[in-house]
Amino acid sequence: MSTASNQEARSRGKAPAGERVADWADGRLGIYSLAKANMRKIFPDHWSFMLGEVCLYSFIIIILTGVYLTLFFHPSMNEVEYHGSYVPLQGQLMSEAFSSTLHISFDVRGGLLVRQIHHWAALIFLAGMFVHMMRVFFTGAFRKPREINWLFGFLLFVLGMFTGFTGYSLPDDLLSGTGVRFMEGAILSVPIVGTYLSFFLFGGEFPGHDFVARFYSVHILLLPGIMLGLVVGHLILVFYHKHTQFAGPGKTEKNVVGMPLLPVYMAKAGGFFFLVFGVIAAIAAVAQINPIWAIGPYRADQVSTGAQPDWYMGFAEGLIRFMPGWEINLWGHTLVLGVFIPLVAFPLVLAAIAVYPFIESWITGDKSEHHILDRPRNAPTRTAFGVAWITIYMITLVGGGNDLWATHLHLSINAVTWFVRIFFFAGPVIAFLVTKRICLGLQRRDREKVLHGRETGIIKRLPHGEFIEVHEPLSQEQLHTLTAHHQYEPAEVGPTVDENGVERKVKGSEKLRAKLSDAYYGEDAQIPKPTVEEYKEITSGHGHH
Ligand code: HEM
Ligand code: HEM
Repeated sequence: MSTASNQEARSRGKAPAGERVADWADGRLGIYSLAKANMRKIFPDHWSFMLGEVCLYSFIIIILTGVYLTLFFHPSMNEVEYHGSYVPLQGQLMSEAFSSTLHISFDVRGGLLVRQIHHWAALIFLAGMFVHMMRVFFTGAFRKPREINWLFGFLLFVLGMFTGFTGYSLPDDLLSGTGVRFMEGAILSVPIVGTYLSFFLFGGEFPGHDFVARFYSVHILLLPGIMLGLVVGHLILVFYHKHTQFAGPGKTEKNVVGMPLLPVYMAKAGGFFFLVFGVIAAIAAVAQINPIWAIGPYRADQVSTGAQPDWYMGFAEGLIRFMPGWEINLWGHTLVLGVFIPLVAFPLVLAAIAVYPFIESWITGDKSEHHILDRPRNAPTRTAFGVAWITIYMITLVGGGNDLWATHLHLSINAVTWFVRIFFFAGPVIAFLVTKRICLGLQRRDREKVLHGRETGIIKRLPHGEFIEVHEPLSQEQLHTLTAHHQYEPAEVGPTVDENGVERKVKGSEKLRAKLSDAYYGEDAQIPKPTVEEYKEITSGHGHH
């Protein structure tokens, strides 16, 4: 039918309706040239590239469900008497925030499901970001030209943590109130300005009457607004830089091998969005989360046992829980080091990962662009640092739940705390050494495979009685993949005399760089990959040995 009307339109000298609309829009927005340049953009295929999409889709789900929640949530700390349909709390005094969250859970159509989807999506969003960040880290995708995008991502991770924190504090229940109290304690530990900051934030003595309303605007507007801007910037940069790819035949630093954005990638991405939404909705439908009616409204004089923050805040909690309760009393003032040191350590643990790309590029002195990803084993020192960092993070996470580990595993809480204290320092060192060894072992195996082929497990007996195992040579593709990586030479301290033959002072930073470079690329830090000559010498003449 449309073909018939199109022909009719043409015969009257007019373009078909669709074309006219397209023309109209193109004349005003220039979308034709924009679309032409971008719609055929190529995206490489690898499962780990879906992690960024998980972040994106869970973020969209959070915004959609968050908007629904704002329709019914009352961000007020005014005290009200509860008369909703949850019978056990009938007649109880509570804040409007708490009572409206009960209302969402029990009286609003789909309210409980949407609340649970919002909360589960937040947990998955942060987990997605964590794993996505690690994929980018371990494959070296943060290298030039993507350092800025790494920082954008890092900011998203940190802002995501705080958006989650402000979000789960909104219902004003006993658990989240305990978390806010924890934050108040941390702020109070700041020397000189701590008390002022706390009074400013809470509008007076904790808990005051203001924090839910304040957290609300921060939670639904300020932080998500900044995050949305960063996500758009992040994706524009992914588009602009083009995606990285793993080494393989036909893949170079100058091309991208994969599928075009339209129609293939769009179709896949669209399907994947519904898959992520479906999985989160299914989890939210069957797994209860944050049952505030069982926890009860917040009262500053109460705290329940087993109180835990959401997982992404657990490491901050852990830093405080395993720290000895040191205090210094000076001129009538108390400096609570037991809280203040963790407060300073908190950004440091995070910043270590933020600045890493800049440290690595300083050590390598490499100014070239990198679009081919590293296999983690081929960058043993970086991989080892990454695993050491995850170890610190996980150990502090254990510290954050020391009471739960103790009760669930029937251990003494002091034993768990001491375990965390010791392994906060020892864990990353052990993880670093073990990871580096494993990477070097894997590099040796790759070298072995390139030079001697794959062990087939087929044993042959030669006429003179000797047993040999048949090795199957690798295909050209496999050989390429295993030998494509670049191996750096360790940087050395430059000439110690200047052009006039006068001895110059070697700067401390130069020495440090040479030392670090040796740790990264010295003899103990990488196994030389096979050279063409070695390969030819071994493979010429006999197919197996
Ligand atoms: C709201 C959170 C985030 C969203 C929606 C997001 C989304 C994405 C998407 C869709 C991609 C392309 C596909 C992929 O490589 O997975 C990507 C790539 C990238 N992301 Fe993220 N990301 C987020 C957080 C982060 C974080 C926390 C980091 C690191 C700290 C990060 C660093 C990067 C980098 C460096 C790339 C380029 C990787 C490459 O081309 O190989 N992102 N991001
Ligand atoms: C990265 C972004 C976000 C994260 C991580 C996040 C996380 C959370 C979490 C964990 C809760 C507690 C839910 C519960 O009751 O168990 C919450 C509550 C809430 N969020 Fe968000 N949220 C985000 C963005 C938004 C946005 C954009 C909106 C609105 C446009 C929103 C609106 C709300 C409202 C109204 C509540 C209180 C109602 C309730 O607790 O059920 N959130 N948020």
